[in-house]
Amino acid sequence: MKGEVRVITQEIWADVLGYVRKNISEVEYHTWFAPVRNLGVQDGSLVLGVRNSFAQEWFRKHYLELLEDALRSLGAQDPQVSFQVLPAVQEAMILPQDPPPAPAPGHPPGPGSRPPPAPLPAENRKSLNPKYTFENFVVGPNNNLAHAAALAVAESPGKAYNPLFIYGDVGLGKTHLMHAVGHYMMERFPEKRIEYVSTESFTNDLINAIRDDKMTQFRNRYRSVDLLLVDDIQFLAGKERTQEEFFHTFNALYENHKQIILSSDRPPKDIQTLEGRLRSRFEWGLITDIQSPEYETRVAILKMNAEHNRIDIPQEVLELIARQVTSNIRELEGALMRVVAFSSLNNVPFSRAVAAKALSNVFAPQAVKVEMMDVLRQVAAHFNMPPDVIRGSGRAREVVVPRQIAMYLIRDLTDHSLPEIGQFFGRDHSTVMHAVAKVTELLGKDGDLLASVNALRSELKDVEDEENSA
Ligand SMILES: Nc1ncnc2c1ncn2[C@@H]1O[C@H](COP(=O)(O)OP(=O)(O)OP(=O)(O)O)[C@@H](O)[C@H]1O
Repeated sequence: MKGEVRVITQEIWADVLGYVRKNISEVEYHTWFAPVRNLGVQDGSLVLGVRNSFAQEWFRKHYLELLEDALRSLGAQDPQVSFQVLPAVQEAMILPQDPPPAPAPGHPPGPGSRPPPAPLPAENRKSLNPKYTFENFVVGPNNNLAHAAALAVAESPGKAYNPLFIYGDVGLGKTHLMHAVGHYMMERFPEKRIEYVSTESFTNDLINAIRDDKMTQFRNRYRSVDLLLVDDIQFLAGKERTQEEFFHTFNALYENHKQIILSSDRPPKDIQTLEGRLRSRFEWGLITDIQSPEYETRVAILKMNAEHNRIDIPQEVLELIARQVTSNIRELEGALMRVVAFSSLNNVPFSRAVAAKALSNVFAPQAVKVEMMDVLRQVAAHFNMPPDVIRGSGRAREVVVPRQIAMYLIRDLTDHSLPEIGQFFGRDHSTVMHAVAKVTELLGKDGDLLASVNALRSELKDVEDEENSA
């Protein structure tokens, strides 16, 4: 019996195509590979959809080895590729220039066909990524302020904070949050016009409008929206004409109480060569940042991603990935997909060793440090009580001492700040500060406590060593 089909994501498929493209001519590539569809992995074999049996034969004869090499480069040890002739409808869908086929009368639309038309302005639908909603956004200490601000804006557009300025490093969720506001508004007020644009597209639109003498249309387009989302606003730097036009767009929207959300990789004050009048406008509303997610948030993001893609993957594997990829969420998601592709292509179940192997040639193995959760678990095991009790509200001495030790060790062994540790325990930073001071003081007087802390340190060192040798 055939096993389940596992999805191969676009990123992985793009890697395969990238490999192929480097090894054949452009003409060959466009003739043969552009129309191929990736149908996923079944029983360890990558299944590719081709147009007809002639193509199927051609691929078997001419490109099988190349495809196997491409899979080897992704970590497949014994790569296998099979081909399936696509039914005519699916075949039509692989031609990017053609519109998707309409479902036959009486038949439900197949996968990949367009959703039924919704009563929305067309531009709303085309400009928002359906995945970037509030429901799909994991909130952690790194992004909770930006999330709260975005939600407030979504609930009272044009009133709460205008503009909302979100900044942070690459791949940390700025675009996701902006789109989430768009989706939220679209659901509640379907008649509202929403425009999402990168600063680059805004600039190009402007250049085209000037060239084609279509400034009136340009202005109508950007000044008639209810919500304007502009990504990567730092790219306005040095573009005087675009700044000028954006200044007027901003004013028109602002005066009409229309909501503006801007994202950037840095705060307004650090955007060089930005006109003072624009900078000060960017500072009129609320400026909020997104930081790199800490370990627990990274695990939660991976878990949500796995659930979304219906991938049943053990928690310990997710934990390993979260330890390897620490700063960029886009890379974190990519790492998960790499592990999924690796285990599918090699037809092996998920395990920590498989994950470590899948990631080994992409991410330099990180020297793993213990995380808050590791310390909590170890302290809980040491004192023989459930972790939740230690994190709970109990004030009995038997609970308070382990809690204080856990806070002390986390402060000592991880890079977390007092507020972050406080949040982990559902308390504020002064409680953590007090705990650290208390344990430090007792270590000099209380032999039992010193022995416990030393034992825990050595156990946690073992945890780290074990992780590093995975
Ligand atoms: N808190 C989160 N919960 C779930 N997924 C997230 C979260 N933050 C980011 N992501 C995901 O990470 C990926 C990158 O996010 P996004 O594109 O929004 O980053 P960005 O900050 O706009 O990056 P860039 O500066 O490169 O434009 C997306 O797939 C997004 O869904």
